[in-house]
Amino acid sequence: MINIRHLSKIYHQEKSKVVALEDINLSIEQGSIYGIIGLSGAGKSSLIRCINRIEEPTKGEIWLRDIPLTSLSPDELRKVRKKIGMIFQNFNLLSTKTVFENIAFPLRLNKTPEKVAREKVTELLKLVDLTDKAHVYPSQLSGGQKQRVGIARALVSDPDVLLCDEATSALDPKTTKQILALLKKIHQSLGLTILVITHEMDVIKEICSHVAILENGRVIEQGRTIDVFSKPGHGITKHFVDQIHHLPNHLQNGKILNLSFTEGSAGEPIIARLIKHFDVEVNILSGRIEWIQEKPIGKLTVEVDADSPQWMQIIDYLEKNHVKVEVVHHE
Ligand SMILES: Nc1ncnc2c1ncn2[C@@H]1O[C@H](COP(=O)(O)OP(=O)(O)OP(=O)(O)O)[C@@H](O)[C@H]1O
Repeated sequence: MINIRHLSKIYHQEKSKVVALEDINLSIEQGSIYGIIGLSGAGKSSLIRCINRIEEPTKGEIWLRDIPLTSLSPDELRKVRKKIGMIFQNFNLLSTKTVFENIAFPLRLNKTPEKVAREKVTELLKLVDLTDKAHVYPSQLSGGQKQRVGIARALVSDPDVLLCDEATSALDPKTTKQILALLKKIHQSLGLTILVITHEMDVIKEICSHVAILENGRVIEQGRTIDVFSKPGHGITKHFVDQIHHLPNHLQNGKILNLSFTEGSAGEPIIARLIKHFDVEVNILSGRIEWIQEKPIGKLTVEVDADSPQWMQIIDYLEKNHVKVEVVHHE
C-alpha cells in the first residue's frame, strides 16, 4: 500500500545540517494500522510529513500503491492528496467556522455540489458522534470533540490512507481511549489503511497491528506489534515495553526471576504447573499480562524458594515452556 524506499531527510541550516531520517525502508500493508513510535527528535514528524510531501524528502522514494508520490508534479500531487487524510496533534481547525463548515471545507475547495457535501458531512457527523454539535464553533468543544471534527474532516474526501500525527498527545488518557476506539471503528467500517506516529506505547498497544521503532532517524526494529514487543532487540524497544510492564527495580533479595511470557506461553498456567511439578513455593512479586492486538504478552517477577540443583531444572522447565527467563538475583 505504502512503500518507502531508502528515504532520507536532511535539514540544511546556515552552518550545519540535521539528518532527520536516514535510509528508511518500510512497507505498510493495505488495511493495516501501522504505528511508528520513537522518542522526541527521532524523526517521526519528518517521516509523516515526507509521506504527504508537506516536507520534501532529500533522497528516496515513496509509493502509494503504484503512484510514485515522490516524483509527482504539484498538480498531480494535489489530486493524490485527496486520497490521503491527515489528523494533527493540535487539531488544526478553522476557529471562525462551525463544526459543519470545518468538515465541509475540503469539499468546498473542490467545488463539490452543495447537496452532495451536505449529505457527506451529515453522514460523517453521525460517524464521529457530533451531530448535535454541527453548528457550534471549535472554541466551544472539548479536545476530544475537536479531534473528532479533525477525523471527520480527514475522511470527507474518502481517503484510502489516514495519517495520524500524534493525534492523541494533547488528550487525557480517557479521551485518548475514546479517540483510539473511534479510529478502530473507522478502520473496521471503512477498511482504511491507518498510519499512526506517536511516542505513546498505549497507542501502539491499543490499535496497531504493526509497528516500527524509530531512533535517531533510523528504523531499528519493525514487524508485527506482538513480535516486536515480545522479543525486544534494542534498548529503546525495551524502554517502550517497560512503559507497559512497569517492572520494579527495588527487588534485590532471594532467588528472583523475571519471566517473559510470549504467544506460546502466556495463555498457559505454567506457574501453577511449576509449583506442582517441583513442589516449590513461588512468590509472585510483581507483574501483569498485557494484551497487544488481542494477543497476550506479559512479565512476572517471581521469587522461587528452591535449592540449588532444582534451581537450574526450574529455569530449564520454564524455557522449555517458551518462557524467557532472566535471573535477577540468585543467592
Ligand atoms: N524544519 C527543520 N529544520 C531543521 N531541523 C529540523 C526541522 N524539523 C525537524 N528538525 C530536526 O530533525 C530531527 C527530527 O525531528 P522531528 O520533528 O521529525 O522528530 P519527532 O520524532 O517528530 O520529534 P517530536 O516528537 O519532538 O515532535 C530533530 O533533530 C529536529 O530538531
